Amino acid sequence: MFPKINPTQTKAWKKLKAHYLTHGSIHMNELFENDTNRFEKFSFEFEDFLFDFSKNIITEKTMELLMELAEECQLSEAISAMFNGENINETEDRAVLHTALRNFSNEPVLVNGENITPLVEHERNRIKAICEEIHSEKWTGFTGKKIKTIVNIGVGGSDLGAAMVTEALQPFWEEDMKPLFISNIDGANLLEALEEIDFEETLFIVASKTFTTQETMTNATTIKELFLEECHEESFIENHFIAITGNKEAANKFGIPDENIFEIWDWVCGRFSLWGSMGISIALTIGYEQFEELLKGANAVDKHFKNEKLEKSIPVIMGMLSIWYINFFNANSEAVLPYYHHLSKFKAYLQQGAMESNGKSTDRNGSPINYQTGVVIWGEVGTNGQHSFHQLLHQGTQFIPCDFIIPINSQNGLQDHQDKLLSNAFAQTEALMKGRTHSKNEIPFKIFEGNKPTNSILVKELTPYNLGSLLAVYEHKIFVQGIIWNIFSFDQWGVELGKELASDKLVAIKKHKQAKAFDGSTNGLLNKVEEWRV
Ligand SMILES: O=P(O)(O)OC[C@H]1O[C@H](O)[C@H](O)[C@@H](O)[C@@H]1O
Repeated sequence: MFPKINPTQTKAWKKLKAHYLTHGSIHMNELFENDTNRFEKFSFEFEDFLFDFSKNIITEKTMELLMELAEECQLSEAISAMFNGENINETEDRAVLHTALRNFSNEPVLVNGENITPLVEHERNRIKAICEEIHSEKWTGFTGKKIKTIVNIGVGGSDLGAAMVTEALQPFWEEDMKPLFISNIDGANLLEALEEIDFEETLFIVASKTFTTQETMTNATTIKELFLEECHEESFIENHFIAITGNKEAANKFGIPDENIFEIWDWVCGRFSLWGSMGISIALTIGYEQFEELLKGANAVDKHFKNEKLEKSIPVIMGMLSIWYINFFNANSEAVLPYYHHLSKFKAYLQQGAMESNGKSTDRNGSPINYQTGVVIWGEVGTNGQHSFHQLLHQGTQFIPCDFIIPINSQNGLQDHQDKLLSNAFAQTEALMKGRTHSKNEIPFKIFEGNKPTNSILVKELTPYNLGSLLAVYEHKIFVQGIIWNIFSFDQWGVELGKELASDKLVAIKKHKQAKAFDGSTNGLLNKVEEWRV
């Protein structure tokens, strides 16, 4: 295992601190004026992508020092350890191998001595088979009707990835196939979905790695009861319910037979799991071939991340730029701004990926951390954000690095709209960088300081393959940050306390008695429930 290094104790960190003092306030306008090759120097092409990092407050020296920091923190060793299946998720004693789910070579990948490649292939073939059966109508609903609606019942990592990808790839949907997602314990989510479905034509996917998550089990149980009320026959469950889980026993107990259970292994972290059986709703929606394209696009980035030199690796550059701003400029958030309508769920997906992974304040040695780690991720699609929060990006007092994700070609055929969309994206990055200085007649309120960093990620078209690549870049960026910050990115102990504390609140709510056992505020709130509920 690679060493656990406090980044602030490295030589590079100290050098970066000094470098920030001399270079942190250089205006990008000046950097561009002084270097006509700046765009060429700081932009990278990768397959159908162009990553333009030139609108960042960096010089070649900055990048050199950031890479020095990556080396001192043994990032290369950490990357190898992940791909080699070492138990880098130490607090749960697990390997982290979502990359194995999208590996199409027959190379063995060992987890505690066991080659997992055949397992992955076997499960992938099962995904292919269920897609074929459903699309060819060999698998039908209990009255013989074609399955046309896929309802994924899951939450967190068992929801967000698949929900985001199916939405992003809407132009690639199979004819007659509609995905729906039920995640929230709020009954409104379930009822809204029910309005859109016909039980005879619906496949329910109970997606839960643990098969114990309260939201998912409650939603799945309610749906099962309603389904049985409709068809009056337990044996029909096998036509309409499948499970994705690592807890087969619990899925069996729920009533789902073995052949309808798809596996997720403990070496796949939930929030990075859409590439395996957690992606069944994706495969059913866009077809298995296109699902494989998604995986192959991600795999291309995996190879790049594994083999490329640090200074040329896109995820490493993105991760290190983010460290530069978070730890030296004290940025508290990052905005992700896809100029693509169907990427509206991208921020929610990335919020879990980044904030659940890197929202940590204990380092890998178990010591409290005295430097900043994960930040708030937020954003909006298209030009919508421009008319709401971009004011704050341009003239507010917060320093917020932004990623602009810009597919050049749309699938919607409305070229005039697309041209305007693109021009807006480029104008925003330009304005954020350039700002507008004070001229004689200008009132001070119109001054834009500029010098706001942006990454522009251009992609020819958002195909399944390219989406796979984009997501893998962000996944690995999160990994890079976790290594530099010396934290465990693949556990999530912070979500447990709330779950535990919810159980006795539930008992109190259901008892209809005066609450006395909690703190004054919680007692007061619970008692208001009793008083107000109808
Ligand atoms: O897949 P499940 O076991 O149902 O877990 C669903 C989600 O719930 C947990 O609370 C975690 O915060 C997430 O990382 C996880 O993805």
